[in-house]
Amino acid sequence: MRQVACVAQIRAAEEAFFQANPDVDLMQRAAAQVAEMADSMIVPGGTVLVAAGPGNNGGDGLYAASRLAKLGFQVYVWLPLNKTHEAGLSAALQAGSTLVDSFDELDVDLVIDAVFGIGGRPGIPANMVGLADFVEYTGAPVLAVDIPSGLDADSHRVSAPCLPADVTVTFGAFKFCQVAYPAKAKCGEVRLPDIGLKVPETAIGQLDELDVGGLWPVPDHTSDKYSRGVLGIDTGSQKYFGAALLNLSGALHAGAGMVRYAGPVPKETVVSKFSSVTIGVGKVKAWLVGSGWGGPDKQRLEKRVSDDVPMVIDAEAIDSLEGLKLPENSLLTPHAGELARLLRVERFEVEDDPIGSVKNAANKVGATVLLKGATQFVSDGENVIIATEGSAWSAQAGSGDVLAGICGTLLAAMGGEYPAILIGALGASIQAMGGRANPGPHTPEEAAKAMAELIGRLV
Ligand SMILES: NC(=O)C1=CN([C@@H]2O[C@H](COP(=O)(O)OP(=O)(O)OC[C@H]3O[C@@H](n4cnc5c(N)ncnc54)[C@H](O)[C@@H]3O)[C@@H](O)[C@H]2O)[C@@H](O)CC1
Ligand SMILES: [K+]
Repeated sequence: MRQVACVAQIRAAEEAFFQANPDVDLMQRAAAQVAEMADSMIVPGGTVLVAAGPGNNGGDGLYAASRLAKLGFQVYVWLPLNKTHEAGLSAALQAGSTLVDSFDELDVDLVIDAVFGIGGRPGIPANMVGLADFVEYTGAPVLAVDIPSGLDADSHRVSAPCLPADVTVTFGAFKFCQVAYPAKAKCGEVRLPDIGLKVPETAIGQLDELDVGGLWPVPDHTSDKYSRGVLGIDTGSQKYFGAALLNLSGALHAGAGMVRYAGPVPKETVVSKFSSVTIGVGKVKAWLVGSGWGGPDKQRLEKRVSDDVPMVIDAEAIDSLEGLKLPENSLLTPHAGELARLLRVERFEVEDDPIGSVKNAANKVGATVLLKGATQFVSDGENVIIATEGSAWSAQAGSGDVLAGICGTLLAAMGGEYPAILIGALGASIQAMGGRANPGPHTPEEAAKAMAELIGRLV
């Protein structure tokens, strides 16, 4: 799992590092990693413009400039704030870098953004907006040191102009701005080389593809349909058939041992689409409810709650929770609007603070909450796991129903052993990875099939 840390946690880790290693120059280690990445991005002897700020982020960039000049690159240093990290500047100039007042006439192969790092306030000075324009005009790639200047490391918001990067080399742990949209889109590919800075475990993590492959439940010779997990699905309505069929598609393509469908969609419709589905109630390891109900329905929800097995609670069932105690290890799968209704706040408030919102909702209902969207957050009220990044192609009607089905299968297979926070993150991540492995305008059913193929290759 990728660690995601806030600025205060990085600062505390740095402090602890310096106490324990008074003789280690961490900035040199950071600079070496930046220079190595720059070296890999351009041809030998190419031209690099290092924009360096007044603090330690500037120091990283200037020592990287020094290393690159020694390696034979043509290095120009520009100081947008006319203030600098003096020792770093001396080193850069001594190694053969050239200090410039402007960059307009330069033919640049790479821009290194070392203006602001975790000490940055949102926004960039006007002359840096000029650099952003220059980069856009010339197409020169940008390598950001730690974070793209202008972003707030602790926020997913982009509230002011910044300098978007193609690659970001960060230190210690991933920052929130690097894992959640829209800020994430400004970071490009994010690398976390090891400079020896150890950040103690934080309450926010992100699943990566290796985690997903390692966690995914794989059948073996002892498996049968019951041991792999029986999922009950009570979704859909006379008016909304499609949601239930999409749930079934997600559940079956995620590898359900057996699915029982107990909703109002006619048997013929279900079986003609998915012939392995058993119609009617029976013993199940998990329930999936809510998708396509067409409105809240407390009685329908209570009936499934009374089985006391973990539940995936989607769509309109989320509006029916008042006063109910949900079975242990249950998972809600709202989008921002549904979560806002649950919390009795406006949608923009959820979008503004997704982490706070999923945590609050989880504590309010006493279940795990998966907030769907471009970045997907899962919380048990204390910890937060961010799902692996997906493809924007899957932002379409039906994706959420497929996801609920995937989560249902996983809850039936693993709910007795693993917490719903991990199960929700796993479900959202596998769907996301399937989308990325098979980009394009596929229907949710086609995407579910492609996901099944990916699972086969992954495990
Ligand atoms: N502490 C350390 O030893 C290490 C720090 N590292 C680097 O140090 C960085 C943090 O350094 P600092 O704490 O010095 O902070 P920064 O270098 O990120 O920036 C702080 C300076 O920029 C100014 N500033 C910030 N935002 C501004 C804005 N929007 N407009 C105008 N001026 C602005 C501040 O007034 C301050 O002078 C990290 O991001 C990382 O790059 C790395 O070298 C690893 C080791
Ligand atoms: K930077």
